[in-house]
Formats: sequence, C-alpha cells, structure tokens
Amino acid sequence: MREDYVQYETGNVGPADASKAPRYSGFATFARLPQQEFVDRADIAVVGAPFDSGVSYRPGTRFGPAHIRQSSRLLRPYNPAADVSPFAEAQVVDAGDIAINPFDISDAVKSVEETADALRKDGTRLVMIGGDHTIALPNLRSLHKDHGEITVIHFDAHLDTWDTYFDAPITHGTPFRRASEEGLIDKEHSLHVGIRGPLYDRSDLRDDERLGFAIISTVEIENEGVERAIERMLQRVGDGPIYLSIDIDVLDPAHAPGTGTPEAGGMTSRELLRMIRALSIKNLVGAEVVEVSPAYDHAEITGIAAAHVAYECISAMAIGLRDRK
Ligand SMILES: N=C(N)NCCCC(=O)O
Ligand SMILES: [Zn+2]
Ligand SMILES: [Zn+2]
Repeated sequence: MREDYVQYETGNVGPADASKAPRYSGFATFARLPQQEFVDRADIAVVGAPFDSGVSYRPGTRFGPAHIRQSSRLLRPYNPAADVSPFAEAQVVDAGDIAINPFDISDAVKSVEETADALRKDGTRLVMIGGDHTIALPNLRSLHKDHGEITVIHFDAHLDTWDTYFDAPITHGTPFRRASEEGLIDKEHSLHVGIRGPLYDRSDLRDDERLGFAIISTVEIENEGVERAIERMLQRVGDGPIYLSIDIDVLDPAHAPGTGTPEAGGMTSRELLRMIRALSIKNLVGAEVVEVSPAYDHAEITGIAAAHVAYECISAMAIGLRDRK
C-alpha cells in the first residue's frame, strides 16, 4: 500500500501524512519522505552509505543509515527555529542506500563517488547518511568535478587529517588529508569545529594547518560562547561552495553514545543545530552525517540526534536554494 503523501501547493511531494498513516507504520524512509522513484525530480536527496570498513576502533556504522531513518519518523515538516518548511520549499526525497563493497575500500569509495555523480547529475544536492567518515573522500572527489576547490566545514571531535593506519591510506581517520593532497579543498577557507581530546603528537596540529584547516575547538566554544564561534565560522568560510561534513562524535557521548570513537567534553546537540542553522546564508552544495553506530546507541539517542542534524542541514539548504532557483 502506498502512503498518502503530503501534496504541497509548490508542486512538491512531502512526507507520508502522519494524520492518515501512523508515523510508526510503513517502510522507514528519511522523515517518511517519498522514495526517489515516486517523484520526477529532486532538489535534495538523502542517500545512505552503509559502510564501516574504514574504522579504527568500534565498528557498526554499516547499520547507521537504517538506524537514522528509523529514528527520523517523528520529524515534522515545519522547522520553526529556521522558519522554513523544507519539504514544501524544496523537493526532498530518499534515494535509498548505495551498494558498497565491504571487503575492498578502493572499490567502496569508487562506488560512492560514482553514485554521488549520478545522483547529482541534474543539480540535486545530497545529504549522505553514513557510514564511517571514509565516505567524505569520494563525496569531495565527486563535488570537485562540478565546483572546483570546496570549502569544507567539518564538525568532529577528530581532525581526520592523519596519514595512514597500518599503511592504509583511505580510512575514517584520513579523508581530509587525502582530499587536501588531491587539491579538492579550499585551503584558505576550510575549518574544523568541535575538535577535542588527545592527539598522537603536537605535530598533528601543524600538519593539519598545512593541509588547509583552521580549528574552532570545544574549549574555545566554551570560553567564547556559541555566538562568537558562529561569527568566527562565517568569517573563515567565505562565500564559495561549502561541503558540510558532520561526524556525530562531535557531540558529547551524553548526546551521542552510539558512535565508534567517542571523546568526552563534546558539544551539545542544541549547540550543533544552532551552528548548522547559521549556515543557511551560505552556498551548501552537499552534506553528510557520519559515524552513527547503532549497536552502541540507547533509546535512539544518537539516531535522533543524527536525524535532527540531517533535518537542519536540509532546512539550511532549502533556505539557501530560495535565492538560487
Ligand atoms: N571518527 C573518526 N572519523 N575518526 C576517528 C579516528 C580516530 C583514531 O583512530 O585515531
Ligand atoms: Zn570523529
Ligand atoms: Zn570523523
């Protein structure tokens, strides 16, 4: 049985109507949005990347996309904090999951890049739900073909600009070093937010700066406040095309226990949502929410956080698209 989808005056097809079919019924698409096949075009597509062969510690993010979708059933179509009805203003769909090889990382990143190319062909913007952080590399490879050097705003406890693990160059701790070496990122404007915790060596920070990133750490957010952090973020990132890469472990483990490499002393979900909201004035050409590992989650805490974070990304993109249509 097909659900009753909300039909907006804009012509866009919205989520299955929770007043006609209970929101806990039916297949779990993101926010109960229509599958891509049900509509003829999409401004924004949510796509799953079930993959965890790049992790250095706890596994399980291959189950992240299904968990985030399940945890997204309660999202409603109007976002009052941002004053936008993202699904009315933009056609948003769920494009399903990418079939990713769990045994061969090179092949895995190739298929993520190819699928991103294909889905973005007609200008559709992607919000990819992971999956481990390895998928940032193929996403940036894909975007670079259309946009040139991309400004990366990277919310994470970790730098993810390390070199290799067991000599492996493509892992969840290394995507931004590879992207920088390949010339994919704008080194004048890229930024990490939420960095904290122990590093391997002080030189990690020197390498990171050389690779093109500035840092707003959680200690700075605490000292200066979120409003000042937002000002600094907006100053750093400029007006070029922006890729928003959000590792859910940027949140404190109290807000996101279900992740593979948790670090104490993180952001609250309220702070993170506010910082994403501030980016609606920028040109967000894509986003990803990664590192949700449901086996370590409780009561969907992490899944719900990730679902709201993805919803806030979609809201910011929908506002940004107003002026660009
Ligand atoms: N969660 C991400 N993306 N990276 C963590 C790498 C941490 C490490 O093994 O040193
Ligand atoms: Zn991380
Ligand atoms: Zn990461």
